Amino acid sequence: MVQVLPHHPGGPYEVRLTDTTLRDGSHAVSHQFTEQNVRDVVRALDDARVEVIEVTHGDGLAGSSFNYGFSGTNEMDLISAAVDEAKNAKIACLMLPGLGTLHEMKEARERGAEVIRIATHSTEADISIQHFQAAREMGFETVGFLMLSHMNTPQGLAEQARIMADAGCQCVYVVDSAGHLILEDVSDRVDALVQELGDDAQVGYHGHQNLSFGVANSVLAVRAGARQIDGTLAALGAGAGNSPTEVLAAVFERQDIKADVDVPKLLDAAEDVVKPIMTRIPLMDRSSIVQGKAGVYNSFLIHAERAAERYGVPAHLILEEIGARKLVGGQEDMIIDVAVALKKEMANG
Ligand SMILES: C[C@H](O)CC(=O)C(=O)O
Ligand SMILES: [Mn+2]
Repeated sequence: MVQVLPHHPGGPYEVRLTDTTLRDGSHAVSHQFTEQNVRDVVRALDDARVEVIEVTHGDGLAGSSFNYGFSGTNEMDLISAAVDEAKNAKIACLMLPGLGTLHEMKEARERGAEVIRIATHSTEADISIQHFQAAREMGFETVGFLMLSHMNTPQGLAEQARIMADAGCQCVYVVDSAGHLILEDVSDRVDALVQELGDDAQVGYHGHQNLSFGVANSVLAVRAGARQIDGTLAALGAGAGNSPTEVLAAVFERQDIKADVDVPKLLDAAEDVVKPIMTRIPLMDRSSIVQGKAGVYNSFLIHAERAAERYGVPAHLILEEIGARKLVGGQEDMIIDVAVALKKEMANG
């Protein structure tokens, strides 16, 4: 059972860091992490006292598919390798109800995963109810992910968080899947969840770097009452990448925020373990900034780049149109429709 820490408006603050290099970072390596990669990253994070390490296909359990991209190694074997390597850290898995099923949750639990993070669109928490109930019965610690949180108001998001908490979720995250939220956008949302959930569940924050606010937003999230914060080493993650774990740790050390991690070891982990295996460096570039500005799901970047190559339409224009159409996770197939429509438009002058 997670201890729900009381809300201290004036600090000092205590937070738990979850590193998701081996899950969100999976998008940036086209889901090709090897068992050796997982062992090396888990060993380094565990040694730096990071408490939770997420390992799953980038789109969660059973994400390996034609629609989302096939994994190089069976994710269950990656989970087993992580569990085997971690001395203190808990291994977490992400799942999107409908993509992952109770079957995969059960297998992940049998392989030794202790935390399950169940993700839904920010207006659709009701599809997670049976999964939270089952997760608690399986003995998982539970976390809820309200993805694309910018697409709901603080009050609306709080109502969704209540649905998750009532179903058995122990910490609900404001997830900035597009790196679109800026400062008060985050603290207002976190505050609304803290007020709604009280002692029933903690609140977390998961940031992306599209507009360069991942770390600053995390500080404001903590000040507003968030007690779990996500990052990835060297920002390896979807789109422009995530709030870098090593920067979060360094900034928290300079603030009144106790994360109880070893900052120099995290710097080594980012530099010596993750950077050498990065096949793509997540950047704040034209496409990912457009994603941040237009509020486009970061996982769409690679799909948009593929469509751009295939149909000869610039990726940032595809992403801009996806933003205008307000597409959400699960609508990856629509990216092709957008590219084809833009190609026709361009041909017609
Ligand atoms: C499945 C997504 O990639 C979850 C996530 O990390 C986000 O929405 O951001
Ligand atoms: Mn993410």
